[in-house]
Amino acid sequence: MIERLQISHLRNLTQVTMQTAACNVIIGVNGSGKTSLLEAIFLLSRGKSFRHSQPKRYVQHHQSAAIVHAKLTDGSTLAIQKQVDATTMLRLNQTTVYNQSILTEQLPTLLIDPSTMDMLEQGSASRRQLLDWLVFHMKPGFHAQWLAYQRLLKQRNSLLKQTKHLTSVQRAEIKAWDKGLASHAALIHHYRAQVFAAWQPYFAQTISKLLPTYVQQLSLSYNAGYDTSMPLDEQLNERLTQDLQLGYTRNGSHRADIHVHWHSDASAKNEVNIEFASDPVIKLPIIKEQAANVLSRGEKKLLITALRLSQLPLLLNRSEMTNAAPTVNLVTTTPVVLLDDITAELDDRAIDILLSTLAQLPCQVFMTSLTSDILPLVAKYWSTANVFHVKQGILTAYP
Ligand SMILES: Nc1ncnc2c1ncn2[C@@H]1O[C@H](COP(=O)(O)OP(=O)(O)OP(=O)(O)O)[C@@H](O)[C@H]1O
Repeated sequence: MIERLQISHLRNLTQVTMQTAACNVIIGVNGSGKTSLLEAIFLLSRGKSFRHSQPKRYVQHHQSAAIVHAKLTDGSTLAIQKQVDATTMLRLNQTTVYNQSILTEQLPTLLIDPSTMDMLEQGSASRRQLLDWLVFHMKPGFHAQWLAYQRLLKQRNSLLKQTKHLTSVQRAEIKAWDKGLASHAALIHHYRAQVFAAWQPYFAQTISKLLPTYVQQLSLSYNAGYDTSMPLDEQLNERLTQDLQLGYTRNGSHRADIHVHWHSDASAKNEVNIEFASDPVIKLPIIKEQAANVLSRGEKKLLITALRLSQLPLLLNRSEMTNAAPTVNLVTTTPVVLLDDITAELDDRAIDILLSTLAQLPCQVFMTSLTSDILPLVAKYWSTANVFHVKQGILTAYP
């Protein structure tokens, strides 16, 4: 758990020091710096911002670098320095480290914010990242496979972009890369499929709390991004001409996705029978749709919150994971949950359920709010919470 957080030159946060508790509430008007505080924690954990990819956007104007430093309750320290020119320096316990994943492992961070609220309708990247966040923290071997896959994919795509007609040397090169891609893809799929299967009951459980009327009607599916019944290199070989025309690789682990489906009635097997007094039996087919096409805007927000929130108990359920999958990388550090402006996205009942769920889990929470209306609810679930007020980038204890 983070005990003390120090932020320098991130957006309007010039120098901020924060003594933190299990639950931390940051209150402030628009533009005061609330989201920047959450952005700082996310940056330390993931090495990137959830708002802008280029450091020059979030490093304070006229400054060369932003720094975030955290001391955890176990005494360890984590730090990141992001320079305007995108140079990154990472430190763990005062020692320079060269791999962001080392800090990510120390500080698992889950973000629930308005910007992710249309992930059901967007392209697959954010849904894939949602699954991969869980896979990263649960399967120690996943990250290396994913990195190796990305490296080969980049090489392949840059060659596909360069030419539409391969020389025999280039053809041989692609063949070798495809073999490598196939072996990494098989493992990536193996890890993702295992974690996905473990996640499903947790998702159903969270839906029963957040969207109880849909409990029988919503289900998740996982798509590997390619046909897993045959090796990926065979499929890449078959599709090579099309990929050359496109200038990129169409199939593979980089196209994996998860979908949320809505069924008109999940309890019936194939059809619903409705018998009218005088009419013969009318058979109505089950309607199956993407949930995004059926749910209201508010319900979609609840669904996305459920997708994220359901990952936490799975990550933290160490005993079950030990029985279910001995290879699991048990999370030994406390996950941090960042809730940005939840009152703007969720109704009172949903916020109540969200906070009560979080309070039962061994995680650390940072939440932002425009007003102090959230405080009675926070007090209901956390006996001691640290409440801060932020004004023009200056953080003070809430009176
Ligand atoms: N690179 C930068 N340097 C300095 N200030 C910046 C930079 N980028 C953004 N800002 C300012 O930082 C302030 C903090 O923005 P932030 O998004 O954290 O506010 P917020 O309290 O979350 O607001 P809201 O409630 O509207 O979401 C804004 O006023 C913005 O103008």
